[in-house]
Amino acid sequence: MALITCQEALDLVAAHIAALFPRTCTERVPLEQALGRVLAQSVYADRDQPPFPRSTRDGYAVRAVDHGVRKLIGSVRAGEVWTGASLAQEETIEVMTGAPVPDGADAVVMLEHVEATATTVSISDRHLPSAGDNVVPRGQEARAGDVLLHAGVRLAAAEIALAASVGAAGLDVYVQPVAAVLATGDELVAVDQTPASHQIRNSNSHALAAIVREHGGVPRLLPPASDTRESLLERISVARDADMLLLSGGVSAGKYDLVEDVLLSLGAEFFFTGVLIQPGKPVVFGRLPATQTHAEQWIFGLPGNPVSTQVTALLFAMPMLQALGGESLPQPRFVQGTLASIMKVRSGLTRFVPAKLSSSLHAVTVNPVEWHGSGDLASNARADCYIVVPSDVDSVAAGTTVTVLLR
Ligand SMILES: Nc1nc2c(c(=O)[nH]1)N[C@H]1C(S)=C(S)[C@@H](COP(=O)(O)OP(=O)(O)OC[C@H]3O[C@@H](n4cnc5c(N)ncnc54)[C@H](O)[C@@H]3O)O[C@H]1N2
Ligand code: MOO
Repeated sequence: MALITCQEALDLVAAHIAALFPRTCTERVPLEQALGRVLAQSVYADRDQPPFPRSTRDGYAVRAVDHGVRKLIGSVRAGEVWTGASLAQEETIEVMTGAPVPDGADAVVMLEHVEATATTVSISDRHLPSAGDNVVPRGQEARAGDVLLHAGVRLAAAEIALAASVGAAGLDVYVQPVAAVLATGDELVAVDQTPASHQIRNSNSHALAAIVREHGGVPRLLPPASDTRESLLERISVARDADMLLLSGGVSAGKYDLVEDVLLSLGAEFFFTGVLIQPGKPVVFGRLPATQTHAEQWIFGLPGNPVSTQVTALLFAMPMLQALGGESLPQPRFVQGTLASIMKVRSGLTRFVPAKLSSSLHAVTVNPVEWHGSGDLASNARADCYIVVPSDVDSVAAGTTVTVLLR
């Protein structure tokens, strides 16, 4: 299969994602456990929001049409309600921030802008109010019955706050997708073993498990497979009931790179088997079809080089995982920043260069870190993002606005 461009590969994943909806597997969780989960229901306003005209200042509720000194007839704070008669001409009631504005009043004047005695309030000429000043009308933020949150949103603090405000003590969320993680390679040993000089520790499984968790999935770590058909077949069959299979290693051109062959023998179809990117060129995306006993399984064969593994997981596998978890049309997280120093690369492939973001009030700057290729985990950990360099570019000047892939 020919190599395709990065955009074509992203589009292919996006097309399969679009065909996944709607997801159906849901569970109910208490609001306290909903952070990071994907909402599987609509959340409605249970009443008008705010439910009463709300004062946004400590001050005095008045009628804007009145002039002159107001007669002070009472006081209301948040949690209280004015039970007296509607405000009459040239009357005022002291109100606190968050208090219901009494009937008849249409504005609140800040207490800093008046001179008040125990019985009167006079507003300074420079601060005469207009109707509506410092009052949020009932229902301005939402009307009872409005949909405030839609299924498919990942619940962060803002959504949790909104759900709490309308009394959603429990929420239906999508069941988290399971991603089986299978590293391949005869050179691998477990992290708690002492490797011989020709061996390396299996870091990719841990990287992938962490990335899966960060994107709302549940990783299932399998013991690494060795570079034989039998070992791969055995591990892949054990992983068959996971929603997704994330393999690392064994996808390039070498004679022990058997992953594609083994998947083909199991009936897999491939949507791409190489993308014009660096790192990560040999990345594979495919699917094992549904059988009588198993649902379809999405497969990503990620290149074994550790930085390639992480970049391709972020670009291609995580949007699919998030979609399997019910999130609406997820995409890799691209933002823009200003390049801090000149960058030279070889053109021909879309490059993802490890970099560090620094952000201040008015600028997001991005600094490439020194790195030594797709195996350089140390540099990768000094970075927190990747600068995207288009395939037809070999030099980017300092000060250029560049696209950045966030982790
Ligand atoms: N003749 C060619 N050789 C290579 C090509 C090519 O097109 N033609 N592509 C290169 C590119 S690009 C990459 S990326 C790698 C991908 O190789 P594989 O996916 O087959 O991965 P391996 O060969 O198994 O391993 C590559 C590298 O990564 C280390 N590794 C593997 N698994 C782990 C793990 N679980 N934890 C930590 N490190 C791991 C492995 O030891 C190797 O050093 O192929 C190039 N070659
Ligand atoms: O692209 Mo490979 O991903 O050079 O290391």
